[in-house]
Amino acid sequence: MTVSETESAVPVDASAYREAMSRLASAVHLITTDGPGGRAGFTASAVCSVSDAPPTLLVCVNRAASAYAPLIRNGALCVNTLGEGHETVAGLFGGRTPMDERFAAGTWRRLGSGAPALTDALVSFDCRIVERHAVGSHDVLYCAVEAVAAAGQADALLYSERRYRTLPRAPRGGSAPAEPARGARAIGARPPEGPVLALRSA
Ligand SMILES: NC(=O)c1ccc[n+]([C@@H]2O[C@H](COP(=O)([O-])OP(=O)(O)OC[C@H]3O[C@@H](n4cnc5c(N)ncnc54)[C@H](O)[C@@H]3O)[C@@H](O)[C@H]2O)c1
Ligand SMILES: Cc1cc2c(cc1C)N(C[C@H](O)[C@H](O)[C@H](O)COP(=O)(O)O)c1[nH]c(=O)[nH]c(=O)c1N2
Repeated sequence: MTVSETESAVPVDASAYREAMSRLASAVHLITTDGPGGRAGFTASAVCSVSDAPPTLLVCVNRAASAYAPLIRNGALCVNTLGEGHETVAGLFGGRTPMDERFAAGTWRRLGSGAPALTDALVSFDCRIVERHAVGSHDVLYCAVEAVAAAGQADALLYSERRYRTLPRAPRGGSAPAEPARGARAIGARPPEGPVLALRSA
């Protein structure tokens, strides 16, 4: 395979890496924690499913984040996946806002670990941190999922090209859209909350 002049590769410093990463669309989550280390939370896109046996997620957290010390001390966290209408709370948890103001922007409950679960999240994963690895500026937190709850009925919130977008849900009663998805659309009002559904608990 050959690479043309206009498509030539560039050296990868942090800036080129971020620019490249900005092209990826990702789900948006609030990572929350509470316990002896205090209540804290931050916005995260670096979240990934690792295994279903046992159910395990990974979360990458910058060690410079104000939530880092509370997360490690508490050893527990909740991954709250955001939907349409959550862009303001995503911005608040994205940094430089006092923790009380961040949490005042949402309504919360607890699922077992003690970490706050956002009541209208698309889904909340209540977790214990079982392992962590330092990689560069971040720690990779491996999290055993002890309970899952889903309440929000909104379209998914995505982060792509440094802005929030939404992805329409599949029609009710079907697992796939009737037509091919026509792409993400602009953010509008959030639909009313549906009933809380506890999907699974440890
Ligand atoms: N994984 C992360 O730590 C991460 C992800 C997204 C945004 N952020 C932070 O949020 C702020 C706004 O970011 P933006 O998306 O508007 O523009 P940006 O240019 O800082 O980031 C573009 C993309 O690069 C990646 N990225 C950014 N900072 C990173 C880091 N420190 N480590 C690993 N990957 C990183 C993310 O995928 C991000 O969407 C910045 O301060 C950024 O550092 C951090
Ligand atoms: C959309 C989006 C996505 C992410 C972030 C930001 C935004 C806006 N941030 C940055 C993180 O939210 C921010 O650094 C923390 O809130 C720490 O800020 P404070 O130290 O609390 O002010 C972030 N940080 C991190 O450690 N891991 C991640 O996956 C992400 N993802």
